[in-house]
Amino acid sequence: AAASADKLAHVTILATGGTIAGSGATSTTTVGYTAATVGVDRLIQAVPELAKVAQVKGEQVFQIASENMSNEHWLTLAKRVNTLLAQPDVDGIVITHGTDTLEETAYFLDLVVKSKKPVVLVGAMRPGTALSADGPINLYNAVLLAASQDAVGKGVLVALNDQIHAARDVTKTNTSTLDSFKTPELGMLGYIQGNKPYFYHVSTRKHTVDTEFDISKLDALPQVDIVYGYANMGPAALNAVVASGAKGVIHAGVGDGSLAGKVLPALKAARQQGVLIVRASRVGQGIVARNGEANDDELDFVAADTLNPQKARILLMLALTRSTDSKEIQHMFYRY
Ligand SMILES: NC(=O)C[C@H](N)C(=O)O
Repeated sequence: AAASADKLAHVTILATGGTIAGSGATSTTTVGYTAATVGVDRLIQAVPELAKVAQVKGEQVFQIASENMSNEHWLTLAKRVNTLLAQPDVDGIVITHGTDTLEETAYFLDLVVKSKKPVVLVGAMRPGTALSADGPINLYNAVLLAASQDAVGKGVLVALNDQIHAARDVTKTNTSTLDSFKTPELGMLGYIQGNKPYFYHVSTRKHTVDTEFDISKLDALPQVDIVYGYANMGPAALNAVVASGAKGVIHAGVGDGSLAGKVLPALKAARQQGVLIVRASRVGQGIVARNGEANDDELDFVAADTLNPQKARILLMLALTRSTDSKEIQHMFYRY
């Protein structure tokens, strides 16, 4: 339906870099290109169809490959999002982002954005110079979604490959294919098709306006690192992150978050020094249950529930801005 321009929603595109802003040497270069080379104005110009679905403005917030995303970038981005969404003339926000850490930025924003207005993260698996580049259609769909009343109050959304996902549950599942972003078991939220979003699910976990987290006065986050589980694992990596000042550690354990006998004493020692320990799983799907593979009550550890390790890290950083009590933090892992 052709709405007149002044009736269209106002959507601001915040560009941060990534492959969606990348360019390669030839049209068949789909790996080995350079990420984060194209500015937001050119991204917008490349999709004139955007003008049919929203009144679009662009802002270049960063120009980085998303493997370089940091806590400080997140705080800057989240503050900008909150400032913009507080303005009556902004109806929704699209964030263009590299895909490597897109799910992390999305979940961080899901926990700290203080607005019900749509926030949609989008990226691309192929650079803009490639045959069948996915960036333009993904950007179009993301703007359409951010302009839609249907997206209000749903938390931070991720839109790629014609699909809509919830920030908490989506993950990058493939290094290079166009259908990399999936919500394997908990279920994606819907599709974008024929210029319309279709929603089928909503997340039951609290987000945005219903969280307790306030980053407006923060300029740093507590150090939380991840240690990865494997056969023959020893305590070296754990001891190194604790020595480097970690306030919390995500143990990405094997299976349902089991702890190897050779690592357990170092985990206990870290906890005794005040380091918060969260048991997650490297498997990436399923529940890591409290008092399941380990006696969390006795060890004073926290179980990650269904959060993958990289998302558990984000929740633990924010949790540590509110509390150092493991029971309180465990409740946050059930709430968010
Ligand atoms: N597809 C991509 O966007 C990957 C790129 N390395 C990034 O995350 O910035």
